[in-house]
Amino acid sequence: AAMMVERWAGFGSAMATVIFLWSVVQNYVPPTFRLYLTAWAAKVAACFNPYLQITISEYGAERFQRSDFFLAIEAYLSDACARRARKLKAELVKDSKNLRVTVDDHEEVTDDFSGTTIWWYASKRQSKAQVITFYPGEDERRFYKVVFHRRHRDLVVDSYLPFVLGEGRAVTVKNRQRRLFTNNASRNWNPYRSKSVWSHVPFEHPATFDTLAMHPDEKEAIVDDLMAFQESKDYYAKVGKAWKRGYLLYGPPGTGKSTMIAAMANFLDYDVYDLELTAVKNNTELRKLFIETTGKSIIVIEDIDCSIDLTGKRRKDKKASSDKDSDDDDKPKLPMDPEKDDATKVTLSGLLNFIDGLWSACGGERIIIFTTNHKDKLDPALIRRGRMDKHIEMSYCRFEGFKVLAKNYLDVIEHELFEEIQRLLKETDMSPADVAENLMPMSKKKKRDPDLCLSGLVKALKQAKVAKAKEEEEAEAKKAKEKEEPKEDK
Ligand SMILES: Nc1ncnc2c1ncn2[C@@H]1O[C@H](COP(=O)(O)OP(=O)(O)OP(=O)(O)O)[C@@H](O)[C@H]1O
Ligand SMILES: [Mg+2]
Repeated sequence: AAMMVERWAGFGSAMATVIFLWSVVQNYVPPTFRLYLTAWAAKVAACFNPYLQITISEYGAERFQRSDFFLAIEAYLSDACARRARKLKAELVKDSKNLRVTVDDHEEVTDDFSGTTIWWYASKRQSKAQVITFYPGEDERRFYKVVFHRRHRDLVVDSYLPFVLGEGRAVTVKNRQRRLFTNNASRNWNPYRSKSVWSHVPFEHPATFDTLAMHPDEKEAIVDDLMAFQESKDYYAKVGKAWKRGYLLYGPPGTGKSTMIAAMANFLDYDVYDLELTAVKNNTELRKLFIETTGKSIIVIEDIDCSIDLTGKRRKDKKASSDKDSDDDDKPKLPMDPEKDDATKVTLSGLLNFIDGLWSACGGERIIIFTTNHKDKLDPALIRRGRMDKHIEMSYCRFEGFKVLAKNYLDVIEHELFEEIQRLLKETDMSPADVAENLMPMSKKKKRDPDLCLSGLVKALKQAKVAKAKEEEEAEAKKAKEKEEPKEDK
């Protein structure tokens, strides 16, 4: 016991000496010399410490985007190394359906690579900037630190880190839940809070090209086009184009334009960004939205003709009227006035820039789709080839399309009513949505009876035919009347 006391006393006095010396340095040594001392101490320590470290921050050089590398490391570590860690954290992922266990902050994990040991640490530090944030976690900067012996420097930098990046990306693709993004309405959008201007839900639309009612040849052409696009990364690089493709889907309501987009997303395994243009304040915000989209995605603008201010003519009208206004009362406003910025709105040129300007070069594999009910209302600049590379007409249901629906909805490939239906579909315009609706009813026994559904469809088609004939008759009568009236006037 006496020896123990002696040993502790010795330790205590050594500690006291160190503290005393440090306080002397703090109080009496001039600051410049102190800095020199610290640097020198670091150098001495480095001689004895053979380990190097590399940090990878969550937000890299591009402040807008979470670093791809960081995300890949996160995925890699939770997939390959989490088993060896003792402090883990669990989160709900895939939008609250699955549990994901990852390595906790400040926990060390080791990895082996070609016989070398490599240590990983996840950590975070408080931002040094003196910014007051209203939301917790805003001022934290997360990062990963990889530590290794300096003789393995080349191995780690040239082989191991690229390996981690590749593996991590593969894991991310494998695990990801595809998502449907929508842009938040401007008034809810707080630039200081939300990391993203998009909000998302899981994308679980069941449509595929198999369930899409369309002529098989047209369908095949679209599938081929998509496949060619997906496989031609090198080609796009070679000809110096951004790796993107535009589709214009046009046709009457209920002909499957939205369904086609879902089928494309499922086929390509892409995310979908549903851009609501009327909720976008101005061109600047549009650009921000674009920057926040990721690769492997479809960006959709539905009913583009209804997004006001897009045709050149309307824009001019608006400009003329606002010029008049500005003569009277807008003068005192500063050029940076935010209200004026609000009024600027998204313009056609802003949208064109969005599609093929400089910004579209930031990252590849994007598809842009416009849908409209009235192709002729659109500005030609918007839909010229090169912007909208392929124009796809979605039209009324014909027999080929009907056969797909009959097979999907009723499991019927042949039926005695098919001939009549074929004839009627040729003469009458009925949208696939309406045809599908007629194939849905259940019989009293809660079963789908093909005979019942098909005869219902025939009836509906006949009704539509009669209604159409009546409409045409009325239109003709009206025309004849209009022709007569001017004569009476004279
Ligand atoms: N070609 C089709 N193949 C299979 N189902 C279809 C097709 N067209 C329409 N439908 C069915 O009709 C419904 C409406 O279709 P959808 O929303 O795709 O039409 P749309 O062309 O986008 O219409 P709108 O112009 O009004 O947006 C869908 O739920 C789908 O089940
Ligand atoms: Mg639609």
